[in-house]
Amino acid sequence: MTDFIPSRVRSDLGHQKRSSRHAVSRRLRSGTEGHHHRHHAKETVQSAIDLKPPITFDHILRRDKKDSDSSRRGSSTAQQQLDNNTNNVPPVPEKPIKPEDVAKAKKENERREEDLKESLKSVEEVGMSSTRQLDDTYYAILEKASMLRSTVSSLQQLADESQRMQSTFQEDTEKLEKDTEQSVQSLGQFEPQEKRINELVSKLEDARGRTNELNDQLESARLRVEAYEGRENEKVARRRVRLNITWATLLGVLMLVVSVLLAKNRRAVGKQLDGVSQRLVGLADVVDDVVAPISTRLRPSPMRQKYHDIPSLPRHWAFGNLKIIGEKCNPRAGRHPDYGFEEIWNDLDRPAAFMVDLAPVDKRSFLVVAEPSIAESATQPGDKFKYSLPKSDTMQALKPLIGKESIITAEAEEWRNLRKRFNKGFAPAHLHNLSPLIISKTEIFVKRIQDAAETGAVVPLKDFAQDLTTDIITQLAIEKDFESQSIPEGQSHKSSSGILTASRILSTLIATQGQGFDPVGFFDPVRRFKQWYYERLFDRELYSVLEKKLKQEQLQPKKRDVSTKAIVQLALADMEPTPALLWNTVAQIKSFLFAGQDTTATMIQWLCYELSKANHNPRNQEILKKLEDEHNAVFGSGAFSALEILRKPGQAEELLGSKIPYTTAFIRETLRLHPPAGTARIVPDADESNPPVSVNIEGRDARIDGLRVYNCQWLIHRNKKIWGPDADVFNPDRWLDEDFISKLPPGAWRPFERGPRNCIGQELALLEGKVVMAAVTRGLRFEKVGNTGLNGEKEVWGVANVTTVPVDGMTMRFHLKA
Ligand code: HEM
Repeated sequence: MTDFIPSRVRSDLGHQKRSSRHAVSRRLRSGTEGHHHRHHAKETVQSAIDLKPPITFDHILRRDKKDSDSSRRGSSTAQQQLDNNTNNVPPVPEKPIKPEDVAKAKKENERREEDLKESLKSVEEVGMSSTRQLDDTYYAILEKASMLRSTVSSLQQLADESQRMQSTFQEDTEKLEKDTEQSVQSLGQFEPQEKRINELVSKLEDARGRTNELNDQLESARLRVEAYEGRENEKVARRRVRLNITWATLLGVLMLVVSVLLAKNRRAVGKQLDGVSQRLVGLADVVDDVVAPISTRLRPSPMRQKYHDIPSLPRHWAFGNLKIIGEKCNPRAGRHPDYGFEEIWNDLDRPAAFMVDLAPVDKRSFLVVAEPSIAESATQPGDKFKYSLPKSDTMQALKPLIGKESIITAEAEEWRNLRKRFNKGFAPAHLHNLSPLIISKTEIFVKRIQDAAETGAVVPLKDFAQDLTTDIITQLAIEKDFESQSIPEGQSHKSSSGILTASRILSTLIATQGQGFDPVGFFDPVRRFKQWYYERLFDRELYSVLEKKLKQEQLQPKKRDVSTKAIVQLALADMEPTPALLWNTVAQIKSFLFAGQDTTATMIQWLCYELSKANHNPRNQEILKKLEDEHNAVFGSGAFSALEILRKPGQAEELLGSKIPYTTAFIRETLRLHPPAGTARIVPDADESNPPVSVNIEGRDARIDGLRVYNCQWLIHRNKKIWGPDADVFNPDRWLDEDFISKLPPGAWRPFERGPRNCIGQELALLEGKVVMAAVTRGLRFEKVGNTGLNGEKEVWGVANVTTVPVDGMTMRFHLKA
């Protein structure tokens, strides 16, 4: 085929072929580029396959020949024609060749030469492109061949490798076969051992059979013994029951006789015990004189060493602080222990807190707090106790009165859940919705005072105030009107088996228990029986009231607006009223009665007492005047118009909320000087989980872990370092002095205590206080009669009756103002 290529073209192609051959050999040599080249070669082969049938030289030449033939044919036809004409036509005389013809022929020749050149050029181009394509195809085939060669050599290697593996495998198999044969042969040597093992196994099986037999025998013996024991126990139990009944009957008779005798001669026995104790004290004084000087040289106990940074009372060598506590806080002194603490505090030069050591009677002592920052540390949330320190163990004495599951004594999450459920019922907005109830009950209260004023009777205001607060709290809590203010004594709920009587007697019984150690009262079986009886009566009555209420509620679902629902109904909303839940709720109602009834009644008594001071004290007359002016401005001019105004929708919330600042100040000041309740918490003993706790007392870091902390509001509220030199003076104006208030330390005023466990009913108590003040200030005059107070002053003091209550029930005479 190359023979057809013109020599110049052929030399070009040769050159190209050589250079591409070099390139291909270069590519084959380069191992790293192998893959790329293989890919390239593949492409090239593919392009070669895809090529259209090449345009051969033969074809081109034939085409050219045709062209030249046709042109030649054209000229030869002309020649032929010419010949024909020459042959057929008589000869024409020869035309002489003119120079124009020569020039024309020359031109014709030149044109033909040009055509030829053109044809040759295109032949050359076609030749070159065909050579290139052929070249590519050639090298593609070359590359494929080399790939095939390398595949064949790889297959060869693989075959060699598998042959080698096969021979190794054969060797290994033979070796393993030999080893296995050897092992099988050597197994025969263990036959004697196997025999012995078999013998042993059969012996063991024999032994197991015998053991099983023995076990069976033992089991039957055990069953016989058990049956015998059971019969014996039954006999013993029957004998014990008979004996117990005999002893209980004997003891019952004996106790009855003793209790009747004690009840009859209670005073006489008490006097005799007093006499004995007097003589013992006399004897102790003699021993004192001898032992006291020696005891001062002895090392103090570890407990005293631990608390040595806390100011403490002088100690008796045998009774520690008990002797002085006995003198200052003696229940027979007829005053609240706070008065005793005040004397001790003064003796100690009014420290921030001091310790009352109860050893040897009680290993846990009290820290009496007179300064707000320490009180705050006991009641505000801490790292370890997120709802503040736990309540003092001494509060367990309240259980019969408030129930075992009371919100007052509950701790941690149990308390949190209760508080969450009941909070909504005590929210100010909800209480304002219920204010018409409070107003209508207060109307009865005012009416009772007006009636007493008309007769001129001297009445313990406590009776009226307690009936009022009882009616309000029962109505608000369970929507039950016990008509405490209307029922005459001895009838219905106030009869000997009435729920109101039960509540009152129970609190008196518990109070007596908390008044100190009363040996006669402590062993008094009549007191214990009474406590059990009234607790049962109280609980059952409340349970049945609650059950009825909830049933009624279920019968008329969604009929009532939530805003006027009772506190308990709100707390039980969406809960299944199981007996367990009802009993738990009974405990909460008892707690509200206990916590909200006496305390608020006490506040009302002190409010009226502070009003009564205007009778003889010019300073208090000024205060009364300011109150009257405020009420005239807010409630209109009528002496008893306030309740009418407050009853109008929305008025109670608006007027009592912000329109009577002086009355609010008057109530705050009353609660400052006459706080009805307090709190006692416990600081757990230091151990692995509770680190030691210290507070700053008079510049010293004093350990207090293991102590009961008593936030003594009486001392905190009268501390001159906080309230100034007139701390003991009743002065409502201090609450309107913004500068003074801004300088008070946090927690200085704490009648409702502070922190997460503060009083849930404080808004209710304040609302009741304001309604009572609005109702009585302008129309009634209070006159304190009877008790002339401490140190000959015309004063009244508090006594402990679980909470702090006025000593004489606040006996008063009432007057209608002209
Ligand atoms: C002037 C009237 C009141 C005073 C001075 C007062 C005072 C207090 C104080 C000092 C505490 C804290 C007790 C403690 O930490 O151990 C307390 C707790 C409590 N108060 Fe009042 N309270 C009054 C009225 C009420 C009323 C009207 C109710 C409800 C009906 C009420 C229900 C409670 C309850 C349930 C607690 C326990 C709260 C708890 O631990 O979450 N209180 N109150």
